[in-house]
Amino acid sequence: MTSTRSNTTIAWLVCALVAAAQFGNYYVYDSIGPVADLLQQQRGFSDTQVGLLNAIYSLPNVVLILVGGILVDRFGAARMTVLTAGVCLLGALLTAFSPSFEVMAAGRLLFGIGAETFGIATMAAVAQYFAGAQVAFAMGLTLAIGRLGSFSADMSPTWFASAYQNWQPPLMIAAASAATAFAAALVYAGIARRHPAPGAPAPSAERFEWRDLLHFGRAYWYLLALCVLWYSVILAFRSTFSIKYFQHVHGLDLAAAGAMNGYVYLAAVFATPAFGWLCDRLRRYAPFLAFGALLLPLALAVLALTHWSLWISTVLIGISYSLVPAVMWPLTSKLVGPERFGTAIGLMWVAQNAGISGANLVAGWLNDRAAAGPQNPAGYEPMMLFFGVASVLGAACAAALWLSAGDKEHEQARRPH
Ligand SMILES: NCCCC[C@H](N)C(=O)NCC(=O)O
Repeated sequence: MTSTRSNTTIAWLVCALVAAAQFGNYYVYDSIGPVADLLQQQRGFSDTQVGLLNAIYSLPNVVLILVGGILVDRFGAARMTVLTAGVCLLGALLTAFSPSFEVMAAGRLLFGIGAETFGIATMAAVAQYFAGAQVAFAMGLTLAIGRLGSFSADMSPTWFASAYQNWQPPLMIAAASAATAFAAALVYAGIARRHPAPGAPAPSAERFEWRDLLHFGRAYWYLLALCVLWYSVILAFRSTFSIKYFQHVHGLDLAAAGAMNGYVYLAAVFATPAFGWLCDRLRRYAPFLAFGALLLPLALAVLALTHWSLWISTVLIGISYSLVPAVMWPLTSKLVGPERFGTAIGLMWVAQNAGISGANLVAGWLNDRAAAGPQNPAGYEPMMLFFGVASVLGAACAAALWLSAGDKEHEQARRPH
């Protein structure tokens, strides 16, 4: 009884530490958007360069995230969390103190190499300490605290207004939050050494088989396509270009634009675990996913084609941003067997990173080509069209997924195909 209680306490302590580390990590990821305008004014960066600072996060993971998953299985969640948090810290420091664009980009590259594998390691940590019970809720909470990190980055022009006179102090604050993440990872690893997770697997000697990738059913591939299209639009738009877009097209100042962007994350802090809980209660996933995916093109259309209040598009994106991740990862576990869940996520993140990277580069290139800026707000139209088309295709994949695997029996089965 006492031992069960102390196991539960340790599990929640690990969850809190992993969530704190996740907070720092997401803060760093989203630290470029708020300084995009300053980087252009003070360092003369083009939109392509700004886009590249986020694209380069995803680029190495087009390959490395599969390797990262294998390393997590091989060396354990705790060791990999510390190692990758250290790499992230190094990357954030390099970006903040860089003398040139190239070194700054190298910092973001390093940060990206660490951060995505860190994401898998932290997911594995939570899964191991909550093996069986409350795992979805604990994962939802961890994701929610990560979103709080993104929200804080967007609010930083308001909270640390004096730091935003220059491009460098905001990036130093980001490096400080990476240091906090590293410290949290170290404490978690210390706890894991003394109190190993009950659900921690023995180091795996099983070989990775490329053939396994072909065994996923059709519904899984629709889910993968949705993952690529939806995350590409939401991250390239919201983490890179939306703050500039709000400033230049909708006339908001930097603090207001950051806050408008940040409310989406704030909503997700509460709504992501709540939607996950709701889907679990109703035991329906695909219809919710289709609904969440549809809201993204609707929000973009409201932004680009109307003069309606920015609150309307913010609420629509907020629901989409809470609903889609809350459903996507549990639904993946319903569509593939547990023995291939890691491979399934790894493959989705490989394609997702390629998509995010490509979307950042294409959007930056479209803006530069059309000379988008405060003097030429119409120059953002090609970027919005690009995001609109990609998000409609994503919604179509979600609808196809609903048709192919969205009936009640399918969704409740462990492995429909
Ligand atoms: N930190 C922002 C990028 C996260 C990408 C990651 N591969 C992912 O999909 N995480 C789940 C999420 O919804 O954030």
